[in-house]
Amino acid sequence: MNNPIPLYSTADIREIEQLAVARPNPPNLMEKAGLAAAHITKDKLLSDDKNKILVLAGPGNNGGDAFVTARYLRTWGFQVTTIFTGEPSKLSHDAKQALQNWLSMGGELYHDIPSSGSWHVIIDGLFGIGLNPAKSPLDENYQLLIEAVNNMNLPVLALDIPSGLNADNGTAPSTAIKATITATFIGLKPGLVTHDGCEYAGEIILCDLDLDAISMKSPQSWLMDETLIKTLLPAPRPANSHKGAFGSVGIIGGASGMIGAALLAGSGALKLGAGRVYLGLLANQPSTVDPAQPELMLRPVDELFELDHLTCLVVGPGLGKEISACLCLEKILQTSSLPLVLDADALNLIAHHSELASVLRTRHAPSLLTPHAAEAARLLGTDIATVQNHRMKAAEDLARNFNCSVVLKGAGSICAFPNGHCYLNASGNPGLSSAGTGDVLSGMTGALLAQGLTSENALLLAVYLHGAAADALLETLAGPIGMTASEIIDSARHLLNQWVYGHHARFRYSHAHSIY
Ligand SMILES: NC(=O)C1=CN([C@@H]2O[C@H](COP(=O)(O)OP(=O)(O)OC[C@H]3O[C@@H](n4cnc5c(N)ncnc54)[C@H](OP(=O)(O)O)[C@@H]3O)[C@@H](O)[C@H]2O)[C@@H](O)CC1
Ligand SMILES: Nc1ncnc2c1ncn2[C@@H]1O[C@H](COP(=O)(O)OP(=O)(O)O)[C@@H](O)[C@H]1O
Ligand SMILES: [K+]
Repeated sequence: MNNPIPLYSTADIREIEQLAVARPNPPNLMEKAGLAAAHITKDKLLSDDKNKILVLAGPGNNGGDAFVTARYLRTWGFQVTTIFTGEPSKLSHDAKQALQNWLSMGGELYHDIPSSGSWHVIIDGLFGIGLNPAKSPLDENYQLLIEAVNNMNLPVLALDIPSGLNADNGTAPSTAIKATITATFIGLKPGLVTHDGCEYAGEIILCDLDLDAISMKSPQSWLMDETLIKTLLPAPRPANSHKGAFGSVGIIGGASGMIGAALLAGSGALKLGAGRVYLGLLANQPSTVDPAQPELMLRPVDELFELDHLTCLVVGPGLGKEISACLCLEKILQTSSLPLVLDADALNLIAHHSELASVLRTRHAPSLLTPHAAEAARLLGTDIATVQNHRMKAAEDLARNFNCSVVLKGAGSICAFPNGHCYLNASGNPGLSSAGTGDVLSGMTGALLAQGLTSENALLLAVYLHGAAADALLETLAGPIGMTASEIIDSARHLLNQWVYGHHARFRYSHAHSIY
């Protein structure tokens, strides 16, 4: 089995680099980075009739990588124009050498994009992990340069990270290079796969520069990709099964005017394989059946508390913040020993009532929180911008503060666990930005818990599958515009069956036509 792909912070990468250069016969990492980037550019972006390249080299080592890339591409016969925005005297030893090598082979240097040139591909080596755009904002000249590059609408290969993006948290406060491909060095950075990184990074190719990063720095965070997720799937169902084997999900929510949220969570749970799904509705005169999904068992909320065969509870979709909702949540937190998925208004109530938060912290059964950024901000007593600018920290703080498994939702969702481990989701797209998709995620998570997955695995699989379901819809053009939460459910069911059973449906009865 392939190991999960680790994520490393800027500090981690610098530590790994220090360990590598302290070895006897240290590798020339800049040379390796430039060579790897030149190969990717040649193989993926250039061809015989697309052979003109504009290389942007910035003031630090990212610029050094750019000079090496430029040198290889020129050696291989491509036409390379190089812009340098730094000062030679301030370059590091390696970057100075890379610049010198470029000049020695007859390479020219410009300080701005020449007005008369035309190119097929751009290499972005302005800034890498050394830029913290929130602390040290890009000046207007850099912003204009980046905008000019983006407006050229050419394929761009970013070296290490698109310039303007923060490698640790994925923020791009002013602007950033919009890359077609990011060739990232040594290790994958969280900023490439969450928040604005999802906009700017394009296809990400990890170039390890022949370093075994994991043996040098033990990771705490990983990418959630299909390889990892496929190790978490439920087992194929035994032929002689019955509904009791697949658990019973109780969904609590659906106050007046918000019953749809509970119904969506219910359908999500049902179609992801829960044996039975009950809805405990808070509305005064709740419906008793959903004609569109009659398999769901709709009850007044109090009746749900009398069921003794539930496997887990999903609390929050359409719950509201009335006193009845608050009392209901308090009762669940105080008395239920079931795994809980807490979403939407359940999270808002916990944020507003510290006594609910205290009970949550001391629960022994697993609790899973599924906040979006605004709910996370309320739970942490901060604002949305602070959460979004430090998404990993926010997710980790929530997991630790509440002793819960957490998914901080949004582009590049982050799953965090009380043991400090973190997973960043690689699936999903803006088609998911519509009302009800979060309700579906909570129901899907409940279904996987009910089928016996651990709380960690249920959360990881549900989050990845939810995004992958949206990605599959994108391929058939059922989105991103107008993609609906209900469609996510059917797409997720299809994918899960495909993953668990492969492409070969197993029919028990068939007619043998051959003659023996
Ligand atoms: N680590 C490794 O093992 C390897 C690293 N490698 C490569 O090195 C990259 C990291 O290089 P790096 O540390 O030199 O930083 P980098 O991203 O070039 O930017 C810093 C420069 O920008 C400047 N600057 C900052 N903010 C600014 C602003 N707002 N406006 C204007 N200027 C600003 C800053 O100036 P200073 O603040 O120092 O005055 C400094 O000059 C890494 O991403 C990878 O590509 C590879 O060679 C392989 C091995
Ligand atoms: N741009 C996006 N890229 C990836 N996933 C997204 C994006 N926008 C929304 N999502 C996902 O859609 C879901 C929205 O949940 P939420 O905001 O709670 O919706 P609701 O409350 O309307 O059900 C989350 O799982 C979130 O991660
Ligand atoms: K860059």
